[in-house]
Amino acid sequence: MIEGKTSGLKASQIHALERIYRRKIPAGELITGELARYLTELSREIQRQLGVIIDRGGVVEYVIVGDDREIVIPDLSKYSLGRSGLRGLRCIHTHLKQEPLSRDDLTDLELLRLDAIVALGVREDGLPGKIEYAHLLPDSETAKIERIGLNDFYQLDLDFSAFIQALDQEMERVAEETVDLDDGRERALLISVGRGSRQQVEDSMDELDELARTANLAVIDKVIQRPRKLNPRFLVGEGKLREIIISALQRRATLLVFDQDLTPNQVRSITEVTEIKVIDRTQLILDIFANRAQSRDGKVQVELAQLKYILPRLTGKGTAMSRLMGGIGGRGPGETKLEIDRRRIRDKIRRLEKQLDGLGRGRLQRRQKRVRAGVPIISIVGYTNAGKSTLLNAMTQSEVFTEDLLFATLDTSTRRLRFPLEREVIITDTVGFIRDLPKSLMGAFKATLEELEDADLLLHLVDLSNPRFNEQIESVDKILESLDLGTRQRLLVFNKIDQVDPADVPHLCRRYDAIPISAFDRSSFKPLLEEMQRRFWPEEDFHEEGSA
Ligand SMILES: Nc1nc2c(ncn2[C@@H]2O[C@H](COP(=O)(O)OP(=O)(O)OP(=O)(O)O)[C@@H](O)[C@H]2O)c(=O)[nH]1
Ligand SMILES: [Mg+2]
Repeated sequence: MIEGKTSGLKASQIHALERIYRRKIPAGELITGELARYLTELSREIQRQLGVIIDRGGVVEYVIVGDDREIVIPDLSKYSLGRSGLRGLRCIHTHLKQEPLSRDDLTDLELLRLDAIVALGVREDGLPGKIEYAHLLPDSETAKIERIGLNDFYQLDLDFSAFIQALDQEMERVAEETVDLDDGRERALLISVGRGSRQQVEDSMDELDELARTANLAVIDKVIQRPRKLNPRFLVGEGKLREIIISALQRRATLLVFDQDLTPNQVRSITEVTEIKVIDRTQLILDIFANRAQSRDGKVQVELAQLKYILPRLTGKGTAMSRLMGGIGGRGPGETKLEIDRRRIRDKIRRLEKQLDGLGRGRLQRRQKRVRAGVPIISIVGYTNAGKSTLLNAMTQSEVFTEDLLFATLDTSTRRLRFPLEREVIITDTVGFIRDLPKSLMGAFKATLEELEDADLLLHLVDLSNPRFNEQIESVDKILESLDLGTRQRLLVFNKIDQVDPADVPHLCRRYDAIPISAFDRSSFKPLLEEMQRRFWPEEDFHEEGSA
């Protein structure tokens, strides 16, 4: 198959082009003199640029026909980047006027991570003339390019295999200085194109960073752009986007995460520029949910939300689809195979919705059983990372107050907490809350939190050591309200006081009417347990049994 602008070519010319695929370039050579001449003569004849893409084994992977000014390199994403960050492919193409490498040529080099890009000048007589080649330089900060030009092709004296081996090694070495290539996690570049105040944009970026860490991403860099005008196509300007992508590639990023929600069209436009996966904040949160969902129905709900979010973002291009479907670290909904198309996704959505109906019934039965048992239910709610799970574990592993879970039908996140005098409560951990919960997620979120409806007390846990704890309290309150839980009995608990200046704790607790604890330190739980007991059994004095 000949790529590019083949229309108008004679059958014999197409045939001559097809014959190029039969050639193999010896490892030591950039291109053989013979193939160079074949290209320049044919190029002169058809008055169009001709290009070949050659792999390290010397195999011609593509033959491309351009026009008199440029060639368009086909999608190379199926050739993955090596540890060095190079693709293992070089592009050699003719320039009819023996002009030097163009700006676009160099952009291709950078964006496609080619081993080299070569402009082969076509002389008047059709023989190879001037030659210029360029390659990337190892540099962890900015991509730099080395260009070498010769007036006569036949002066070219380059042991290509030795050259590319040395470059490869050096690029890998330099990369390893900044990124851990053996770290199996996705390497993410975080991008915010914000229009708010600098402070807002930065705060939001900090949170995106936290989200990324929660999703087990290795954040390699953060880029904040505050343009006067948003570019509707890419959000950022096209030039800026290129720059970001090139720097991301140079640092081996495998994922771009935008703090702003991207429209389906924006996702498509950006994925046309690069094969690096592109996701937005909503998708990141969806991914975290997918990872957190423990119960069967929680999983189904999140998968539904993911599929519904992805559906309009499918590009129809197999590779682009897999980028989206793969999710982070392959935790996306179901199989990531390329052949899944919209229809199959719609089918799956229907199946999941049906499944969810069935699961809902089981959920109700479980809950009824628990409510019937007549034991007070406490749900720990709070912003993500407040320490809810740590607290649950710490409270229920305590020998004095706890016992392991009993109702086999309950979620694993539910435990029984035993108080003195044979009193006990059921305590459940919940999925963490997040600011600006995307609408598409609210449904999944609500269902996951259905259990909260049965709670007699919401224990609102706050990470006091987080500089934005106040905003986090507000976000949680807002979400509780939207879940119609705004008036449920609540207890505010400040966690991680071990990380806060002890002098600040008392007045903060007074101001917010909160109880301080450190989930790491069970001896700090006493005031909290006392308060819980007071709420449920107000008539009895708190006293400890056994030794704490
Ligand atoms: N220093 C300190 N760290 C804590 C404390 N409690 C929890 N952590 C840490 O905070 C982090 C988050 O704790 P988790 O228990 O996973 O938080 P969570 O609220 O369950 O988070 P999500 O499940 O994401 O909503 C963990 O690294 C804990 O070790 C504490 O009292 N002090
Ligand atoms: Mg947790």
